[in-house]
Amino acid sequence: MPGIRLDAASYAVTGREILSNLSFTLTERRIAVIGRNGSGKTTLLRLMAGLIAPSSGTVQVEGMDPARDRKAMLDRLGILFQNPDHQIIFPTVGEELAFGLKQQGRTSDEAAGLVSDLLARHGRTHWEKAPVQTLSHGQRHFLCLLAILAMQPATILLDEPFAGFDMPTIARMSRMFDALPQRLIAITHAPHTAANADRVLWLEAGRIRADGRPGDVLPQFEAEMARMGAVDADTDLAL
Ligand SMILES: Nc1ncnc2c1ncn2[C@@H]1O[C@H](COP(=O)(O)OP(=O)(O)OP(=O)(O)O)[C@@H](O)[C@H]1O
Repeated sequence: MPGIRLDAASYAVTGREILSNLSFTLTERRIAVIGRNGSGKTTLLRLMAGLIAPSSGTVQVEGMDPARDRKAMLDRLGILFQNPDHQIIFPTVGEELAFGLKQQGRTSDEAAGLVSDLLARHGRTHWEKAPVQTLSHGQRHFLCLLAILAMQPATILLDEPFAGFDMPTIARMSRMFDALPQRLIAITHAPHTAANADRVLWLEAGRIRADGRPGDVLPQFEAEMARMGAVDADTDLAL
């Protein structure tokens, strides 16, 4: 059962449906999720990661329920949040990177060896003993990505990975993402970063408005965003 499969999946909070009756199977290598503020993109990522369970319907990752099979998800899914401070729990870079590896069953020595190799591969050997607070926001975000890469999951979920970075950093991150063998599912607000995806899902008010190749979906999305931008853009935002 390769890929991520949703079957009539809905998610409601205090009686309000945030995601409604979503059904699709994601097997492509590069998938972009687009949509306006509040359309449900982050909630969809959390649902696919098993951080929340559907109110009705099912979510399966490689044939398993991600909200129940938490241990199995360690090898299968990584999620990079927008805010690294929601992810980092240890005081030093080395400890943060070793944590997930130990969760996967490595000994402390094995984890330490893998952390050193990983940091060396990314030219960050000098980070190993560094206190996390000494890193900038962008560097902490990169640390979170390294923590995911260390665990080598089959799929990485990215919540607006380019938000808040300068142009050279975005170019460097793009090159690194392009080279990753994993399946990447990325939320983006910038249609041009979705242009190279194999598949684009456009979410609107918790439903799929369009699903297809970027060449088909992005022109419709951009035209609709331009149309909305020309009128009072906030009046139809979901609260
Ligand atoms: N735990 C929660 N309790 C109440 N409402 C929630 C909760 N989580 C999400 N929502 C609501 O669900 C809707 C979708 O939120 P979500 O964060 O998934 O949107 P998004 O598309 O990622 O938005 P943005 O682009 O602004 O990050 C919003 O209206 C939000 O207020």
